[in-house]
Amino acid sequence: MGVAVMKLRNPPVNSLSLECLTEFTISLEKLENDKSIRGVILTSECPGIFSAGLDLLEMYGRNPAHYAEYWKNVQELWLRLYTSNMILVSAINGASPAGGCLLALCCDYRVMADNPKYTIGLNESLLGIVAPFWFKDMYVNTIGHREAERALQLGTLFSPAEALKVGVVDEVVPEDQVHSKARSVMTKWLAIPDHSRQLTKNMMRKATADNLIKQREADIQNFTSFISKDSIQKSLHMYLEKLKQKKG
Ligand SMILES: CCCCC/C=C\CCCC/C=C/C(=O)SCCNC(=O)CCNC(=O)[C@H](O)C(C)(C)COP(=O)(O)OP(=O)(O)OC[C@H]1O[C@@H](n2cnc3c(N)ncnc32)[C@H](O)[C@@H]1OP(=O)(O)O
Repeated sequence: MGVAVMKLRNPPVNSLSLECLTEFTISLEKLENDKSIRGVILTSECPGIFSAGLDLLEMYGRNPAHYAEYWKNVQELWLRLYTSNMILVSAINGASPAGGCLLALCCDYRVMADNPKYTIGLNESLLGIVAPFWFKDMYVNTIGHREAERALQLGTLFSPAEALKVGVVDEVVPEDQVHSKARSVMTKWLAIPDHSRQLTKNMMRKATADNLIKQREADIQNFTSFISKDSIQKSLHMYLEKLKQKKG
């Protein structure tokens, strides 16, 4: 039926390393150019994790040129996903913090597994970093200004039930039905003529995407100088240590 399934596979936690981001963007571009493909189901092959978000090791202890290169690729992936002409449905089969949530928010419809261990949200403030304006814009577009304001400040990671209530996801289903539900949602969306759906999607999303396009370079510079600060590097160090200690 012209539907591709993209499975994120970067063990152990599907963090979005530079290599992973680049491969993702290239795969998406190929699908976009394949006229037989009208929809993509985005999911994960890592058990219990949709995506741990941006790779913290790409943002810690590197040089400014690396940060700039990394951020350019984060922007690129976001622009491609958010403005895709294809129907994107996410089958969220695991934890989905920060950049993981961003991937899901880019989709036209989000189905999440009903497992309270899985959480989703933009939790950047908990790491001592700040979600950039275009993450924020997409959050506001999805859940409204008040909910986004609160969730961004608190770095809220929502359980599936909470995510459904606030509108971060569109549907919560038993874990073993995430994929079949995503497929049935896709079937419904495929019934809409592409040209009218695409023009409508473009009308809804263009201003948000253009907001980044017109200041991409400044956004890269902002990110690079922010992430290079000693205080921010210290916060990231502490967060990475906390992740390690959780194990021991
Ligand atoms: C004012 C101007 C502003 C301009 C812009 C400025 C700032 C930039 C903002 C940047 C936006 C950032 C977005 C992000 O996405 S940041 C990443 C946020 N992600 C997280 O907080 C998730 C952290 N990870 C977890 O919570 C858990 O790992 C888990 C995903 C729930 C999975 O848990 P579990 O199965 O128990 O696995 P472990 O915790 O044991 O992790 C396994 C190993 O993976 C490493 N890990 C985890 N997450 C990441 C990550 N995101 N990046 C890199 N590595 C990660 C973890 O440390 C473990 O490594 P180890 O085996 O070597 O110990």
